[in-house]
Amino acid sequence: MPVEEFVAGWISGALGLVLGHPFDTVKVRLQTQTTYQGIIDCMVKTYRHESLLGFFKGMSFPIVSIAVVNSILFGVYSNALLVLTATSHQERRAQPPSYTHVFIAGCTGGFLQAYCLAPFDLIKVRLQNQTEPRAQPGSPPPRYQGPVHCAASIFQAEGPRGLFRGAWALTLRDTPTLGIYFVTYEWLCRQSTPDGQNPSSATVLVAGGFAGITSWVTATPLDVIKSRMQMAGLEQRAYRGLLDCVVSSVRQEGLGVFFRGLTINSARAFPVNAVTFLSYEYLLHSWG
Ligand SMILES: CN(C)C(=N)NCCC[C@H](N)C(=O)O
Repeated sequence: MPVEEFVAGWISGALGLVLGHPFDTVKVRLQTQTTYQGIIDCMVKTYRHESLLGFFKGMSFPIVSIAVVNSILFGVYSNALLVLTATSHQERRAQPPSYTHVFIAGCTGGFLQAYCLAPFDLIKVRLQNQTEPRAQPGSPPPRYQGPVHCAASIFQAEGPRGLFRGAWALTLRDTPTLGIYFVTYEWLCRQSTPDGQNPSSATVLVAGGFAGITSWVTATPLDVIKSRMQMAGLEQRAYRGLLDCVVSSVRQEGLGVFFRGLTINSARAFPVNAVTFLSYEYLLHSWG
């Protein structure tokens, strides 16, 4: 099993993550808290209350965890294509796989990464939702003092299953949308690249950016549900399951609830995925 795709996926995931984390914090807060009137309001309040550091809350942890999950996504995707088409990454420009194979390989990567991502994503969302300013003398400490403390507290309060809160919604979000992600990327690359040649850096940037936007636009409804289920253990709201979360969110806030965070998700998706794909392709190309 070729491993370079896993390593390239990890490095490129970490680069994209640093670039996208401030957008991600605003998105998570908009999806789970009702105190903000929109993106700008959320940004201004976060800055005033918590300074620039507020946007980077919980980032160190995703770099070593979620970026590793990105390596699972890209590694499984490439190895699934190897199984389906018997072509390596280097051979795929000369013998491009069918879009059906790309979709199946993307869904497989999405399904497996979702399961590994679930506990890490839960901890990220819980830390991002802590709106207290950084520790000041005399002020009460935040509920979670860091990722390890957060994981231990969830484990103590809710048991091991607590760490997988929202995992179903995450799997349903990621399985089809990662199929869409890789199909969009491949399709856009092939549209602007002569047969058999490697896409230019500009093409990779644009195709990666739009792949990110397309997949996140389709993922946003389940992303909202996932984030709410992940916060449900903490808040008064308790859902009996995914469907209950969907129904009660729509009853209370209307269908618009599914589009919460859509703009910020899309704005974040372009630069993050442009950089992710560019660095991924570059690394694999330079390793031969
Ligand atoms: C729609 N979904 C779930 C995705 N496109 N996932 C792939 C993640 C790529 C990048 N790290 C990001 O966070 O956008």
